[in-house]
Amino acid sequence: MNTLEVQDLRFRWPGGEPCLDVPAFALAPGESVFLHGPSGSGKSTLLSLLAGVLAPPVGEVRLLGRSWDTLSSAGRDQVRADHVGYIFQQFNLLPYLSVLRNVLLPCRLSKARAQRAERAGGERETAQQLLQNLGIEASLWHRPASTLSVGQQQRVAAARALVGQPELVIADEPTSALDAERRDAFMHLLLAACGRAGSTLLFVSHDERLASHFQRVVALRDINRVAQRVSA
Ligand SMILES: Nc1ncnc2c1ncn2[C@@H]1O[C@H](COP(=O)(O)OP(=O)(O)OP(=O)(O)O)[C@@H](O)[C@H]1O
Repeated sequence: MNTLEVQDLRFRWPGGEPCLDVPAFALAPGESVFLHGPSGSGKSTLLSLLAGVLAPPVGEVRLLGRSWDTLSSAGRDQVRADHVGYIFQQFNLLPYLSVLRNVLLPCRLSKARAQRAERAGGERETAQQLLQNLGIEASLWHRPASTLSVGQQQRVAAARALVGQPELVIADEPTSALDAERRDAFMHLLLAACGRAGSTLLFVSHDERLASHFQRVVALRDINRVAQRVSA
């Protein structure tokens, strides 16, 4: 079974032109996929549809075989908390909460992730191990997240997305604030951490220099018929 499957998905924002028309797109378990496209081409919109945050008026998105549209709003929130780790463009850490508590948040929102972290050696231990693997040393773990550098916060956000081994990790331009050296180091750490957790990674960026890190590279225009009509 694929981790994620899209079928005949169409979407437009109210009052706008058609934004997405994606006949088919799938992510296999454990693969790392780089999705790129220019600014404004619909990448973040597609991610919101894949994560069940937006509902498509036409078509279907299935996560682990289950269609988002079979679930209530609360049901979608729970399935997302259980199975999806999300790294946002502006990493969305809770600024006054410590680094460690930020990483443990998904375990508070999802019993499934708490249990998986527990089975992997304990929630706290798992969070600390992830932080260590992502190069965040112990002296930073109890500091408020807002006192860390941008690059450090990005790595904390990655640890939070990975805790409790979600089947799918979605990253939306998480390296936009990093210089080239830190960006490559972050990519290596993120991919290694996903590999260890067995998580499928969908990484979205307009920066095609990142493509070489991934098993598969997809241009949004190649799966989106709206872009093909515009460029035809
Ligand atoms: N909340 C919204 N309401 C109305 N239109 C929106 C909304 N969000 C995005 N759009 C429109 O949808 C289109 C795609 O935007 P989207 O943010 O998905 O692109 P993107 O490829 O992620 O861009 P970027 O790389 O700049 O983040 C744009 O034309 C944008 O103006």
